[in-house]
Amino acid sequence: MNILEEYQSKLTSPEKAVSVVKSGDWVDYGSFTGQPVVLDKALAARKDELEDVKIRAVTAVRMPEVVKVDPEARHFVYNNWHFSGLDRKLHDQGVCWYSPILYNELPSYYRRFLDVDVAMIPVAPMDEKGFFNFGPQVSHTKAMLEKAKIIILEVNPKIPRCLGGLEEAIHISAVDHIVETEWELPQIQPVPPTELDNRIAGFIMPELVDGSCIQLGIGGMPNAMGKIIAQSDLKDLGVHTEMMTEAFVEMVEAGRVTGARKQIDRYKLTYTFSMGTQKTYDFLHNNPSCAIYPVDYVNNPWIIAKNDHVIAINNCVEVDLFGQVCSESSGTRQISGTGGQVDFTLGAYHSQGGKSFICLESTYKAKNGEIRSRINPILTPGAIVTTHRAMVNYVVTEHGIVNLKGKSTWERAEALISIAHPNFRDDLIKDAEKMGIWRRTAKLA
Ligand SMILES: CC(=O)SCCNC(=O)CCNC(=O)[C@H](O)C(C)(C)COP(=O)(O)OP(=O)(O)OC[C@H]1O[C@@H](n2cnc3c(N)ncnc32)[C@H](O)[C@@H]1OP(=O)(O)O
Ligand SMILES: CCCC(=O)O
Repeated sequence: MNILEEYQSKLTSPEKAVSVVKSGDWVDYGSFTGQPVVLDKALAARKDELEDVKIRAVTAVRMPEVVKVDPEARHFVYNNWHFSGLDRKLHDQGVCWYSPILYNELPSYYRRFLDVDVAMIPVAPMDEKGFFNFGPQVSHTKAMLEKAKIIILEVNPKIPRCLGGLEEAIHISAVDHIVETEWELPQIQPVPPTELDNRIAGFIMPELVDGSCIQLGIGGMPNAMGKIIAQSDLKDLGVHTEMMTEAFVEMVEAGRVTGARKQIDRYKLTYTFSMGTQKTYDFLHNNPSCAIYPVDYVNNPWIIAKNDHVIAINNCVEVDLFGQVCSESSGTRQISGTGGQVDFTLGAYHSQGGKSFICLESTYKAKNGEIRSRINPILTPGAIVTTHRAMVNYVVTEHGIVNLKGKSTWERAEALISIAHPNFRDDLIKDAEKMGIWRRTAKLA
């Protein structure tokens, strides 16, 4: 059988394809923009025949039908490796469960510990050699498919073909069922930078040099930073980032990025997934200047550190006076996930000339309208420590930038209080005194 005959023999309807799912199965969905659509709908339609089907997903970009049809999670149990705003709301409603990760390790969880009964992923159309490209969702996809007993592809011509260094495609011979569909990729609009974002970025910009290799994390602030870099006069920047966004496309268009000074993947923009607008997806499609790799390559701290002058810019929710960083929860309420923050914080620090930045606005307006400090004596009870205090390098607010590496507890408290909002500094000093991490002679800058 040639590959076209093999394709035809595996082509089926969504309803027939999902008939392979049994009660009790573990079913993996694709990640980010690679969330299945017609297969999800067909599986949801089987609700009444199925019990205890456990789904794994990452960062849902549209409401999963399996959750919509089963608001009490009696038939489908929806687990997620990293929450989007939508997943956060589903978690609040008790129909979505977070699974903790160090993102660089996720492929190893599949290879070492996890069972996958059925995998369902959207892919680009088959090429002339019989390969289906995963599009902008390489992440842990290949490891997950290696463990899948049954693989169903949702082929969509709108999915960009993302050229890769490794594990970016699957051959028809490894696939069980194929369904054809056509839907637009979700458009994730960048959040416009706020005045505070610009002030925070203003503290980071002097730390960048020509040839810096950039990672931008998820959230409004890193995106603002990307825009400011695009408008700078920096030269020969490199890109080695977990998530490819429109900010990087703007940097390329502005002539800031060549990758010429990278030590690995020279001249390439390296990434593991993308969420952006059509402009980003058009940029990625068949673009040999970009290389998508699995996350155990992109986020491996020792790979990250191979490039010099790595700059990692990430966001957080709150920091305590010891320097512990929470980036994923508000107390016990899961907001997002650990994702790649630890990976890039470690990797950047170990890069020659590298630096990592944890950014936060100094205050936060709570839902009841109260203005609260994000720099607190201790983390909100139940908050998850995302980045360990000893890993943290620079912390930046709109009031300044401090380096915590090598600092004692009293120096950390002093440094962090110096960048807290002025309205909260006196109380923070009193708390630091009670906690035994303040020196009588300490002075704020
Ligand atoms: C993709 C990469 O390369 S990322 C690599 C690094 N990965 C990470 O850093 C993962 C962890 N970080 C994150 O997930 C994000 O950066 C975040 C959550 C810290 C910030 O993301 P943003 O999109 O800027 O957050 P945003 O301001 O929209 O807030 C998200 C939610 O947290 C809530 N929140 C934010 N700050 C606080 C706070 N201090 N206290 C309580 N709740 C808070 C918001 O109210 C919002 O909840 P809602 O949707 O119910 O209103
Ligand atoms: C899945 C990881 C996303 C992030 O690192 O924020």
